[in-house]
Amino acid sequence: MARTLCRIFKGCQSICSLPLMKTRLHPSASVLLRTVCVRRMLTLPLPFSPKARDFSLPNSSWGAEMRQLYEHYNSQCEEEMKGEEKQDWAWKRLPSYNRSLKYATGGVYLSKIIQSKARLFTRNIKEPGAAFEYVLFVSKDEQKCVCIFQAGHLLEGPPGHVHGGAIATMIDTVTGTHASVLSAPVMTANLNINYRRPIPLGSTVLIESSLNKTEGRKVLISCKVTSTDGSKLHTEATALFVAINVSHLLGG
Ligand SMILES: CCCCCCCC/C=C\CCCCCCCC(=O)SCCNC(=O)CCNC(=O)[C@H](O)C(C)(C)COP(=O)(O)OP(=O)(O)OC[C@H]1O[C@@H](n2cnc3c(N)ncnc32)[C@H](O)[C@@H]1OP(=O)(O)O
Repeated sequence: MARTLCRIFKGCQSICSLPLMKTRLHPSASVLLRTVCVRRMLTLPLPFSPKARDFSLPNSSWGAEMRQLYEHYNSQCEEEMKGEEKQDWAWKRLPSYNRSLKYATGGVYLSKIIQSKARLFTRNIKEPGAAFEYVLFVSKDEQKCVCIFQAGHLLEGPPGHVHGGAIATMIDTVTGTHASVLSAPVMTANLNINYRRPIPLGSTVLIESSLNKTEGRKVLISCKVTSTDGSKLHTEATALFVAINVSHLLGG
């Protein structure tokens, strides 16, 4: 019991630093959060044992194109020996969980408060391949992010094609994750989308996100969705993200 209580307090302390997420808290929010945490933790089932499943790893629903592209980018994620010289990685794969906060350091505690039953909806459909299958890679200098996306049958809009809202969801997810990597936790302030050509259901496409500029708390990003060989432009978008304190999500 003493060990469990010790873990609770350690967890609450780590929320207020959240080093991996570059999360910023107002001092007043941190005091409030510690108080709320301790009260709420004592009523939660213990012990906490987050078993993180990384949804961006290959599964049986991935088609040949998705797998090939995954291998292509994944092979550039590790150090390679080219001749005598050791090459640095060019891309880094971003793991993807079904909750945004839970698997960040200390985030399990905050997650219990903010979203006790909520799940990230792109990772909330049980049948593999039925909806959003995707994996993100970020470039070494973090200026670019690429996502390989395979759209499942539950995402139908126009017959045989992907729903515009599902495309917007993926653009928001890719650009939002990219902005979070570049900055801190962010929220979408503005998203402009031009739909150029429909995306066939079941197909694999590339979603590429590039940093336009950062301006204080604002991160401006542009994005395009293309066929995997780059020959067909499906969608173009620009997005504005604003860095937030986690207290913003607590109604602070
Ligand atoms: C804790 C999060 C953890 C995340 C972990 C990430 C890891 C990755 C994990 C999983 C991947 C999933 C990734 C999904 C990503 C999806 C993200 C979403 O879909 S978010 C939902 C939809 N968005 C909303 O509901 C926002 C609602 N709006 C607001 O809450 C506020 O308006 C907010 C935060 C956007 C700004 O409010 P203010 O009070 O903080 O700041 P103000 O002063 O209003 O704006 C700051 C600057 O931005 C400009 N601005 C704000 N909104 C603008 C707009 N619509 N157009 C143009 N400029 C705007 C302002 O003019 C100001 O600019 P000047 O500093 O004066 O130059």
